[in-house]
Amino acid sequence: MILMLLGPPGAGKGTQSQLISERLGLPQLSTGDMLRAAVKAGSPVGLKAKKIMAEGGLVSDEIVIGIIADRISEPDCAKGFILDGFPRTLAQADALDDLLKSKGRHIDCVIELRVDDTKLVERIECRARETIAAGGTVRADDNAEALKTRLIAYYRETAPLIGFYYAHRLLKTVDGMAPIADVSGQISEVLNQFQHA
Ligand SMILES: Nc1ncnc2c1ncn2[C@@H]1O[C@H](COP(=O)(O)OP(=O)(O)O)[C@@H](O)[C@H]1O
Repeated sequence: MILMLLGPPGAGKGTQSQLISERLGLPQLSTGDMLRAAVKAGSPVGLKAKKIMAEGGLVSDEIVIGIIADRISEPDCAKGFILDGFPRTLAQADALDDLLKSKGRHIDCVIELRVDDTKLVERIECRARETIAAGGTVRADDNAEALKTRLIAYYRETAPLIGFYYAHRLLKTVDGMAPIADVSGQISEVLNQFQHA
């Protein structure tokens, strides 16, 4: 099964993808995590992505499409996978369709986490405070300025994907404002209906 989580920064895509990954035994493919690992490793991709990410902008389609194309060819993706943070632009969505088509595969379900815009900044600031309290390192892009850029990038580039996947009859919307366990329960319901359909 090929699943996708869609929603703005701070919507809980990472948290929910991880839970689905554990439940279904499918790998979670987070382009954000992969890019952060590339930055940390100082690879050529990481060097290109570092500044853009810290400022909250989008890394080029070419780079992320390349990363995903390589990743979904790995053996652990044979049974399916969960996309978290990809695609983020219509060009990425088209490239994904082409990639999957060339392998005779298709997206099964796109889950939109709908959240109240005014809560997003609050959530991300809270995440930063909790990380500091736990002695961790705050993400370079979890600051007010970068967050503004991330939200603008989301509404300009990524939000149109909601209409795109709705038109493809793949979209299921869940309430991302509920507590983590409730959101997870709603997603399970969607996936159950889906598996029994
Ligand atoms: N598909 C993508 N296309 C372009 N840039 C991406 C993509 N995925 C991740 N990035 C880069 O990584 C950053 C962090 O992504 P992510 O961890 O998914 O965070 P969040 O969902 O909280 O914004 C993005 O702001 C962007 O710079």
